[in-house]
Amino acid sequence: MTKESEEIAKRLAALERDPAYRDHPLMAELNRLAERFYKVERQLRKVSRIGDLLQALLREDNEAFEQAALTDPLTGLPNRRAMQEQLELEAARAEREGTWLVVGMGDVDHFKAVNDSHGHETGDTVLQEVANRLEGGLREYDQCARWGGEEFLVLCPGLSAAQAVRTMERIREAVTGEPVMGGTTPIRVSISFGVAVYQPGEQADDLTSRADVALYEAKRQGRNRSVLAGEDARHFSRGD
Ligand SMILES: Nc1nc2c(ncn2[C@@H]2O[C@H](COP(=O)(O)OP(=O)(O)OP(=O)(O)O)[C@@H](O)[C@H]2O)c(=O)[nH]1
Repeated sequence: MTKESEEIAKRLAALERDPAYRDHPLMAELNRLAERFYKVERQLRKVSRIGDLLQALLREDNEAFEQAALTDPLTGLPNRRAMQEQLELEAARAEREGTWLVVGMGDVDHFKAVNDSHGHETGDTVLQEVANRLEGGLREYDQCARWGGEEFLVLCPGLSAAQAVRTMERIREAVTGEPVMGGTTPIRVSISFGVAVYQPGEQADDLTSRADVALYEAKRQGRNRSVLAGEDARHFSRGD
């Protein structure tokens, strides 16, 4: 019962006890009106509970929708949009706290040939397996996203240039190690990485652009390798 209903019931009870009103002809009408008020109030409470339920369902739907908007449907990895947000956060943190931050831009080698020889569906299976292997080879606080078609971006906070190259080599070997099974056909897959270490004052886009240039260099040098961006390689050779 609401406060209003309790108040009405209390006042009606007081009238019933009062000999001046107890037998008044309007008492029965007052009681009927009070009953109707209680009923309408109960119905309103039901409607409000349904409203709460609908609101909770809508919230769940929105969360699922937002999650889907940040996830690549093929591999289940975060998509480019999600990674871009993460990159900006991590670049800001690296700038603020002076910590290391590494980006690895990976691109599956000769992937067009996989599609051409085994079909697009098998190509999809290969991308899913590459995603699993990349993710499986990373630390808990590293992140891997599908950046585009056959491109993956790996984000490793707290790694130096030397550690970055070791990490990219480890996950590159995880991709290259065993052939991927496309149905019953084993398919050899390799991946090239361009690696860039965050430099003070850089924007997230500068970092990915430098990783992209290093990736191009890895392809140029023959693929299936990790190449550190030029500027970072100088730090690397000094033994950072
Ligand atoms: N199966 C499949 N193929 C995709 C997907 N996204 C992009 N591709 C294919 O990936 C191929 C990329 O080919 P290219 O950019 O020529 O590069 P590449 O053959 O990997 O050669 P390099 O990068 O130079 O080693 C294209 O044939 C695209 O159609 C996808 O989601 N599924």
